[in-house]
Amino acid sequence: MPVIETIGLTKAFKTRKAVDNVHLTVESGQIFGFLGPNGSGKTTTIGMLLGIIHPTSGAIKLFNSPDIHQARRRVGAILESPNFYPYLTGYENLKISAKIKRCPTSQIDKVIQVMGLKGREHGLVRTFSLGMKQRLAIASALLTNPDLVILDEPTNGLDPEGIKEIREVTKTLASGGKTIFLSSHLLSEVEQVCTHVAILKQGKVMRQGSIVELLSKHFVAAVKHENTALLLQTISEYDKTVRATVKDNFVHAELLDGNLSALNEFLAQKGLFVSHLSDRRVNLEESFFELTGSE
Ligand SMILES: Nc1ncnc2c1ncn2[C@@H]1O[C@H](COP(=O)(O)OP(=O)(O)OP(=O)(O)O)[C@@H](O)[C@H]1O
Repeated sequence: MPVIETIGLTKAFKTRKAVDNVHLTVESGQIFGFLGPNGSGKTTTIGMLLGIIHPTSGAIKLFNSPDIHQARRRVGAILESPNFYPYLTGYENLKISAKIKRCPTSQIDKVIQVMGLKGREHGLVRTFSLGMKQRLAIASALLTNPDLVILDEPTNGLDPEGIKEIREVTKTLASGGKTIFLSSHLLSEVEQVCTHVAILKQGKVMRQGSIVELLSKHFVAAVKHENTALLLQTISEYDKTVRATVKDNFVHAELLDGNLSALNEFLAQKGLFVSHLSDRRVNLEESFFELTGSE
């Protein structure tokens, strides 16, 4: 069952499109990574999912429900840095959140447990590390027992230990049956925790699929010929080519399959006899950097 569907979702600020014709499908049970460099439109997209930002065009469907307001009750989210009362304890802060959200106080103990805050909940929030504050924020988002948990850059500013904790917690939530939508500009984070990913660049989804699919089905052929321009043009006409670019006098052709001899044959038929042909299986990291041009 699709938990999130966006159809041509677009948000323009004045004339600039922060989110540009985004089609996303997130299925129940997935840990979905929304990966993109800073400013690529992640927060804006999440804002639209949550109903905080009004789309310029396009549509959003949550839980396949005809009533988006109703469906949003099944969503828990953290956006940006958590805001808590520093001179109250973690528990007291959660109590306030529970009251605002009209949740039973019995939920508080549950979320403290799930977020690994047991034993620390009666400490003042001002004594909490950033990682603990972040876990408290997620705990607060879990009070309503949401089916979909949206986390916007949950590990921002955390040290490696804090990042690891959030990763573990994310996995625990998913194994408990929740669907997770997690934005990040850190590929390693997404790679380690997510089952699916969409790669965003300047508001556009460049690629979307399961991590396994993206890792295994992405072949790039590096090809060389004295006439680079002609080679580029010819390779672009090959029906298995997804995209072709020139780098250091090589044409890098992203292929739907890894069949280099078929490519070679195609080029030979066109009268192009190449001086170099090799394949590279591109990992998600290279793919991400190639697509987004980010460091
Ligand atoms: N209220 C706004 N008015 C004008 N431009 C905006 C507004 N909000 C966001 N933008 C622009 O939209 C683009 C996408 O921003 P967004 O915050 O969604 O990106 P992001 O991927 O979440 O990045 P970051 O991780 O840095 O928050 C950016 O260029 C940003 O400057």
